[in-house]
Amino acid sequence: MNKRIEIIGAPTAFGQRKLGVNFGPDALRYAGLIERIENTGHEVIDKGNVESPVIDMKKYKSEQNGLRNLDEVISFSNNLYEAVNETKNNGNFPLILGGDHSLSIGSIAGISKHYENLGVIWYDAHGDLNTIESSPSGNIHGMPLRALLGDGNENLTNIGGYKNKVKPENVVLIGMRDLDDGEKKYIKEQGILTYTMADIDRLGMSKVISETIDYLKAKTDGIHLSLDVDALDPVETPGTGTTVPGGATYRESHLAMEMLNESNLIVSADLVEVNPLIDEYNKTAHQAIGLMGSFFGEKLL
Ligand SMILES: NC(=[NH2+])NCCC[C@H](N)C(=O)O
Ligand SMILES: [Mn+2]
Ligand SMILES: [Mn+2]
Repeated sequence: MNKRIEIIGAPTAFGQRKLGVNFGPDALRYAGLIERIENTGHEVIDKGNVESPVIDMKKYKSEQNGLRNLDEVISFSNNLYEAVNETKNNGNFPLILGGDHSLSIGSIAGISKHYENLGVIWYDAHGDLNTIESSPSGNIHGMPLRALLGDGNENLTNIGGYKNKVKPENVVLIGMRDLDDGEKKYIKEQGILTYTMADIDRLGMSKVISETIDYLKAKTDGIHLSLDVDALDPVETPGTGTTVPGGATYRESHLAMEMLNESNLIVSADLVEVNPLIDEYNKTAHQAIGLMGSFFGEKLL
């Protein structure tokens, strides 16, 4: 089943403090992402990078109401929302390249309005479920999923002109191993289906993904994958701003991508937190591209 995939570069670094993640989209293109996807038989349209406010590193140190670079994140989210919404209007598959994870506020705003019940798979070391109150850092890349679920600064929760883009029962967290106290509490309160690294160790990735698919298939009308490269172990993807030891292997992640491809339920994806400035010769982009090959249906034989 060949698709038309629109690549949307989201060169934002405003959700955290390290310069370089804004070069993620170009690092991924330079490493051969587009050719790799085209070789799977899909048509690829590269829409280029979304416009971003200027990055002023002096301002990066400051917070606005406890939220770092709030105005820039709002402005960028609006631009990305518009681009992603247009891709969905055209009936194409959006693949958004980050950029830090705050970009999902804009991308999922542009996707979810096209679905009654969008499912979201958050493949990440982190839950990204903080609010200003529970955040240890003020970094908005630790808050996007919570904003999409309806909590946080109103300008962020209302991107795209509507709130509550995602329902807690339609979210699955995979790869978790670094959660702040407020995030743990929220996950338990809401009963969000969560697979920690300990769960992946015990069940195996195959079971984790087949359970995830069964769980979401029943009640969603499309599934979005939000893939943070820090879900993988830092040995595999060192070029990312908030590494946590003990992550998923490259093989486990390949298997996850293959199974998601075979499900035929995925309608959009974010690939985020690739930072070539702190990488080892663009290794992280290359690893991510390998995963995208499987995600778009690459077969050895
Ligand atoms: N998308 C990410 N890499 N998020 C990391 C978040 C880390 C931490 N929980 C925070 O709120 O600051
Ligand atoms: Mn993360
Ligand atoms: Mn993340």
